[in-house]
Amino acid sequence: MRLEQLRVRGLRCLGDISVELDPALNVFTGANGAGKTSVLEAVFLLSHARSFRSGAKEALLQRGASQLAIFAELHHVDGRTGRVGLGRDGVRWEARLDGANVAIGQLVRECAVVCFEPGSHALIAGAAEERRRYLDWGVFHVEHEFLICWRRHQRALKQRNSLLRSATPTDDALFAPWEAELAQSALQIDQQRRAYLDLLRPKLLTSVGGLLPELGALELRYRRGWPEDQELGRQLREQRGRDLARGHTTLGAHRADWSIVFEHAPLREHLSRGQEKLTALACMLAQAELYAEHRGEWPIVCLDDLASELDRAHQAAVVAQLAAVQAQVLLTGTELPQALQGRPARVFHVEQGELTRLL
Ligand SMILES: Nc1ncnc2c1ncn2[C@@H]1O[C@H](COP(=O)(O)OP(=O)(O)OP(=O)(O)O)[C@@H](O)[C@H]1O
Repeated sequence: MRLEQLRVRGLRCLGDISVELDPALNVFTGANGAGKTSVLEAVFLLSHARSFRSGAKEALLQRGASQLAIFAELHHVDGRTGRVGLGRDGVRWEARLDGANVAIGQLVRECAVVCFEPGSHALIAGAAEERRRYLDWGVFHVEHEFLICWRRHQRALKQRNSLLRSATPTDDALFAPWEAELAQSALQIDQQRRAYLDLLRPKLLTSVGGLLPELGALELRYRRGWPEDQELGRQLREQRGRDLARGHTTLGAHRADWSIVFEHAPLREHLSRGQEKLTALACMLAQAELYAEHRGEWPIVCLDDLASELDRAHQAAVVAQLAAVQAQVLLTGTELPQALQGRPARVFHVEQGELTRLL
């Protein structure tokens, strides 16, 4: 899939920009703080309704602006087109598809964007939440029912957590229905995650092996969030005392995690920062490839500050791989990366939130 005619208003330093995107490679260059990442952030927001950068949502809205709006023409390989939009008036996100208000989930389903950026190493080195988010994005795009189940789980979890903190936390009749709901939805989530990982595993190990052959990627290991040999409903009942002391639910699908087992780096701490980044990039590419296998088209790929993240050989390899599959790529750098020279690309200069097309 690809985006054309991206328009962004009121996002960080982007007051009002309109960009005619190339179907293949788009490069945004400019000094630090010029607004390059914000362009990628706009594209990512369209498909995730959240930023890849941490921080308060309020910081997204340009200082002094009252509204944030992002619109683009979305083109699918089968010829379908649509106009996708996301806006925020300070409190809530509003999604639009072909002029009509839709649920955020529908926008996310329609428009798929993956992003590699300076914080991406957190997928490997950071908290389990990052890895669950990665996993669940993939599951959702293969199995749309997943979102319903995931929401049920979130609701039951919230209810149980508030009971744990309430005045009468020992009342079994209050806990029982939420624990049953939590156990049932967690089991479904677990099954869908496992089915997805079975599809992802070979692609991921090949992708990691391709970018990091020296590490010897052996296996993708998954933990579901409660003991393998136990039934979650019973565990929740039995662990209620412990959860009461901690003030939250310590077992369930929200505690799942996964990791890659490397023959030559048995501990996560054995990886260099560069290796963490390459592993994260390989995971992202594997997931995009699996998406393409299911949906018949590649997601849009954003690569923020690629030249400062990867050595030249890896930059060239990644860009060549994406060109071979005809993925639309949006890439930023303070200068035009040398690894791109000789490649046809649309180049934009970014300065103080304004864009000028150079090539
Ligand atoms: N809410 C906001 N309102 C106005 N300007 C903002 C807001 N939030 C951030 N900015 C400014 O927007 C710019 C954001 O730039 P962005 O991160 O997109 O730059 P960049 O070109 O990718 O920079 P770098 O090369 O340093 O990563 C910065 O100059 C920042 O100070």
